[in-house]
This record gives sequence, structure tokens and C-alpha cells, in this order.
Amino acid sequence: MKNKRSKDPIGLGFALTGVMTALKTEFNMRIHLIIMIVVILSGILFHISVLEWLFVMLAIGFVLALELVNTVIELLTDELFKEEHETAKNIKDISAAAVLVAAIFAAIVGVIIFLPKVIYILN
Ligand SMILES: Nc1ncnc2c1ncn2[C@@H]1O[C@H](COP(=O)(O)OP(=O)(O)OP(=O)(O)O)[C@@H](O)[C@H]1O
Repeated sequence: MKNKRSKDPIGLGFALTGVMTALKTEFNMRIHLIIMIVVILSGILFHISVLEWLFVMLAIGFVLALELVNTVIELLTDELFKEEHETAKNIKDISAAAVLVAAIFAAIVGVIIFLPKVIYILN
């Protein structure tokens, strides 16, 4: 374990493995990734400004990072609580709520940035 770590002092390889594991095991993670690709392609298509890119990237990064943390919390909860437990329920529900809050913020950012551009094109 220690030898492997010394070959990757920053831990980038382990982090990328973590992203791949989350993508393989978490359906929501794959949905977030697809949405991220669609939003980035839309940003290129609509020539959004640097400031708009900053908000889009912040929103995407926030949702993806929280989804990863939520996945860890789910794994830990499943290990700690093998049976039905109210605390396990609360932990998972609140953790999922954190992702939901970030996703709602991201959706609002998306609507503010892209809706006027879509309306302009449709008119
Ligand atoms: N050990 C438990 N005790 C009580 N309630 C639980 C327990 N595990 C899960 N739950 C409830 O079931 C819901 C769904 O949990 P489940 O484990 O099926 O999915 P998840 O791991 O939260 O999410 P995902 O579908 O992304 O893996 C949780 O949000 C929680 O309300």
C-alpha cells in the first residue's frame, strides 16, 4: 500500500480511480456527467461569456463534487448500518438533499444563462 502511494505522491491516479468507481456504481453520477457534457457543448454553441463560463463551471463542479461525497456517505452508512435504522435514513436523506440543493442552484444558473439565448434564437 505504501509503495503504491510513493509512485503517485499527489494521489491523482487514486482520485481518478475514485471517479471511475463512482461512475460505474452510481447511476446519478452518470446522469450528472451527461448533463455536464450537454451544458459544456451548449456553452460552446451559444458562445457564452467568460463570466458565464465561470458560473457554469462552478455549478457543475459543485454538483459533481457533492455527488462524490454523497456516494462516500452512502457507502459508509451501508457499512455502519447493516439493518434498517432511523439514523441511517436521516444520514442518507440529508446527504442526498445536499446534492439536490446544489443541483437546483445549477439548474437556476443554467436557466439564467441559457434561457435568454434560446428565446433570442427562437424569436
Ligand atoms: N439502513 C437504512 N435504514 C433506513 N433507511 C434507509 C437505510 N438505507 C437506505 N434507507 C432509505 O432508503 C433511501 C434510499 O436508499 P438506497 O440505499 O436505496 O439508495 P441510496 O444509496 O441512498 O442512493 P442511490 O440510489 O444513489 O444508491 C435512503 O435515502 C433512505 O431514506
